[in-house]
Amino acid sequence: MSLVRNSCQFVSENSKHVKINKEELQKQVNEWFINNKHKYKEFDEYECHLAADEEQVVDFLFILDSLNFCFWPQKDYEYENLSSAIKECFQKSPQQFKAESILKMSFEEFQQLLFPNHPDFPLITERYRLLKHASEVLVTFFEGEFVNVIKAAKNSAAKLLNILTTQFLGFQDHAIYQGRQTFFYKRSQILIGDIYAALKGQGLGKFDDIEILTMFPDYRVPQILNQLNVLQYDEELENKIKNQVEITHGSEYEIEIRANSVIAVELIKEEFQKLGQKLNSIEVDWILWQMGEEQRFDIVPHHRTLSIYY
Ligand SMILES: Nc1nc2c(c(CN[C@H]3C=C[C@H](O)[C@@H]3O)cn2[C@@H]2O[C@H](COP(=O)(O)O)[C@@H](O)[C@H]2O)c(=O)[nH]1
Repeated sequence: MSLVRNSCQFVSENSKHVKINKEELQKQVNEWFINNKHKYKEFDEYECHLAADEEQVVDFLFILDSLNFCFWPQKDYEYENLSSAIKECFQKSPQQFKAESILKMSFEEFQQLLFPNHPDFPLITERYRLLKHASEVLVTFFEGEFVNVIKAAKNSAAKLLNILTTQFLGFQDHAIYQGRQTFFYKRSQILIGDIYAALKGQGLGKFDDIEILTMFPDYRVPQILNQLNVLQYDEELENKIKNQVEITHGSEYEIEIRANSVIAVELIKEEFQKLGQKLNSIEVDWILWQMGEEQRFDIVPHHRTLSIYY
């Protein structure tokens, strides 16, 4: 069983501010199934994603998912903008983002390449530090090649998750809830999920145990689950989110929102299974995230936590 599922199950069973409405969840899944809404856009249907040979694609994803967090403070720059900016860099000169080159990259170059119109993008210096750190680890332990990290995992998502969350400090997305370690590992799981999706489970994207991954607890999937009344918040939390009050990283509120999202997706997966529709947790995640992206402008606000993890 995964560290993420087990620890989030404990939080879900002991939550004070967040509840999963199981009846609503079942209703929603039946509706989606009947209306054939359990489909999702494939990775290569996104204009913002790089299409290239598998080594370049995984290098692209390593850079993307090392920086794939906390877009909400900046209204006019989102996931798609970051992905497109990195894609353009790879199309112009893939060498630019090799670990050796990143170690020589100045902050100004980094900002010019990825955030040319947003010199004060949220946590931009943290993003630069994280990329430098990740490159140092690649050079020190993996001959400067992310492909060697994937190969070390020998087609196991569990092994790759373990390498990413033990060797790369930026991926150590966990918290303490009522004294217990609670794991989310959002960016490391989404990195593995993206490698799998981009390469359609072949070659470097082949994982024999991809089903061990959970959904990726960010701020978008809880938002759509709350919009669907599957995730219910107590009044105090509801008001904080409605009034766009920041929720502190590591607070009970934040951990309960993220952990109940993980468990809600497991329950949704089980409901689909009962209807004969087998889906992995990451596929349910993509369905929900994309639903959120489509409904974006008339949706309840999401929780706002300043974090490098999601
Ligand atoms: N749970 C989950 N979170 C996801 C994704 C993706 C992109 N994945 C798509 C691309 C290829 C795959 O096929 C997926 O369809 C980005 N995010 C997160 O959202 C937030 C950004 O949102 P906004 O502020 O609106 O740009 C930020 O935390 C980012 O990390 C996902 O899939 N699941």
